[in-house]
Amino acid sequence: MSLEQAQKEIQQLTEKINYHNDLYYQKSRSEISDQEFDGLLAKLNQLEQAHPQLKQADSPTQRVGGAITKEFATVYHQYPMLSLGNTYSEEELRDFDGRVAKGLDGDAYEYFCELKFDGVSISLIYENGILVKGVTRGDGVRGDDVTTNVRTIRNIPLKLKGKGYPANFEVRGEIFMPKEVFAQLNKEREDIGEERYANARNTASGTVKMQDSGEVAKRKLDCFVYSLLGTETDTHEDGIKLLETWGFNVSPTYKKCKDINGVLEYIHQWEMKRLELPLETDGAVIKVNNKEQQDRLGFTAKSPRWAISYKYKAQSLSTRLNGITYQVGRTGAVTPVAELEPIFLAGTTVKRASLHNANEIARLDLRIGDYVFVEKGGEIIPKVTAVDKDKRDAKSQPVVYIDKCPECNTPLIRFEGEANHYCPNITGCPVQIKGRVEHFIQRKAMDIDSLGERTIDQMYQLGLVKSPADLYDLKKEDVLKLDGYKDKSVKNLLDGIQKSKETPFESVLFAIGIRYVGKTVAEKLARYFKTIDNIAAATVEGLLAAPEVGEKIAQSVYQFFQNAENQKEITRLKQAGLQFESTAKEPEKESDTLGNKSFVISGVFERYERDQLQDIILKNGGRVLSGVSGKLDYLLAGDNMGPSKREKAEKLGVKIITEQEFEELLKGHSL
Ligand SMILES: NC(=O)c1ccc[n+]([C@@H]2O[C@H](COP(=O)([O-])OP(=O)(O)OC[C@H]3O[C@@H](n4cnc5c(N)ncnc54)[C@H](O)[C@@H]3O)[C@@H](O)[C@H]2O)c1
Ligand SMILES: [Zn+2]
Repeated sequence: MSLEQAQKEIQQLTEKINYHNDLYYQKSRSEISDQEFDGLLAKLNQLEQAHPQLKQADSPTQRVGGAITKEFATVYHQYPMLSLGNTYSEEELRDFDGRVAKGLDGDAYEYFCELKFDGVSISLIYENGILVKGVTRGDGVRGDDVTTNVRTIRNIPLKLKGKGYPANFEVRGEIFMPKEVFAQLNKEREDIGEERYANARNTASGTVKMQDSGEVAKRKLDCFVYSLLGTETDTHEDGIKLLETWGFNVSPTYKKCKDINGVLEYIHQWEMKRLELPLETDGAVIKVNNKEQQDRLGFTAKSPRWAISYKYKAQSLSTRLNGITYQVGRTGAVTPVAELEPIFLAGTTVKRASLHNANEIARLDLRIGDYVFVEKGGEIIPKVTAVDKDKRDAKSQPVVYIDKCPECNTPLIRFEGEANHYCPNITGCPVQIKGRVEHFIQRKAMDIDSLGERTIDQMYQLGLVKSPADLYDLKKEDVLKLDGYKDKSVKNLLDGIQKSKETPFESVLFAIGIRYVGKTVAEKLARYFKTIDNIAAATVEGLLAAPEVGEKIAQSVYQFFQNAENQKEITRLKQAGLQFESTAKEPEKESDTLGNKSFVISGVFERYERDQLQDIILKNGGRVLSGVSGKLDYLLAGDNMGPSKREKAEKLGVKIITEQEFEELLKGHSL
């Protein structure tokens, strides 16, 4: 390769890698697999080795991939947070062992093996046994201060157990989203018509950087810690043992190995077993155990020389695509599913894989009868990654995506900017009707647990229930028509429906199934607007003024109430006696202390939720606005407030006040 060619290739690879790094670390998304990404990086590395004069100081091979964001305060790490060298091959692992042996001049050494947890790394700082800071890795030198979010993670001790911990020390760990939590979250997203999140790692990473720590708490993140810093221990293992005694959550999957053969055994032992763990893992991390030896081996610019990660290749097998079926969800979204010749893959038999949408089918260039590669990476749901073109039947034809609903034969539509096709027959499509009733009765909504999927299906077949409002018209003789219903079970069912009329407004608002309105948004809307009539009368602009409501939700809510069918349904539900007004008391006016002054509340507060602050301001004669403008009196600023808001306030000369200063104002003091 000519120097010129090499230079061009290095430049292209660098751009590509930077693009994917930005996507991965800043936007918590990936467009290519980790293995592909690592392939690009390895190739760049190779080129730089061959042409050292072309290596840029800021090459992605030389630095940690992340960066800090604008949304959080920046914290400099006391010890840099580095990356890990990685390999997918046992041979390279033996090379690593060779380098360690050489670096230690023939001294004896042992390894400490851990699994590589697939989440987002975190640095935890403790002072006198109290958690004082949680910081992301960022660019390795400095990270984002996400302490308020970290505090919501149950498994991260706020206060340590036991004794003997130093006054100041740091712990490193991995925050992750357990598989089950992730699956549940996606189920909830599907239920309100949101797109599914792609994987648990990216979701964990996105969650850690959310602005609303109340929302973070609901996401049920978890954390394993794997390293103790700022403490004198002889070995890494000693550090792990101390962490355990102080109440930290350490995964019991670690093992000390006396040599590289022991390491390989560990790797083999966990290759399949790790799939049964409640979290995703993508490899093993091998560390030289002795700290003094670690110091002797030292670091490169990007990673320690005394550790390496061995990444498991995602298992991929080829099988025949027998057909494509189409599923319709509650919101009418159509999902194509690959029907596969069954194969045994990574511990289970795989028969089906989601194809997501028409774009994905086109991207893969699928044809029925093709042999396709199926992969089960970290995720539970298998995916089709490519077509084995060599095995393609020359006469096969590209898949033609369906244009009618498989359930009700209505022509499908596609909204601009959305990948999915939809069945627009909201009131006539059986799956959508039943789905709406199922959504309505679920625990987080009306909580009618005497009803289930099978009963709903039968009620629909018998023409008894075609919308949630029909439930409230059910008579004893109707229910008796259902299979297996006798006097007692009929009473149970009807009592359950009757009792649901007491369900509070915010749950009813969630239950009626407005697209994109999940439980949290329903709560915010109910609190802000107080009654369904206020919501129904609100303009898009009015809706946007409510907390947590963005353009997408505002449009969806607005459209929902414009629809005549929906209006009719709401009227019937009102007549049935459901709660359509918030019973949360109007904050009673307590004083006029705040003298009609206006406030914008931003960031996270130590002693109050944002909603609480809003109430206090209203109760004491102030006003709450949503955006910073020249007319604003005070910007009430908590932790993690976006710097852009602060900048704007400063520029416009708006007074920025803290929680403590706000309390002064409340006492009637002037600032
Ligand atoms: N698909 C994409 O577009 C894309 C883009 C960028 C990065 N990536 C992936 O991310 C990787 C690079 O990420 P990285 O720089 O964070 O390094 P890394 O993931 O290879 O390794 C370092 C990290 O491993 C984690 N870790 C988990 N368990 C650990 C344990 N027991 N001990 C020590 N550390 C442990 C820590 O968070 C640490 O920061 C690449 O290998 C690539 O696979 C993918
Ligand atoms: Zn349909």
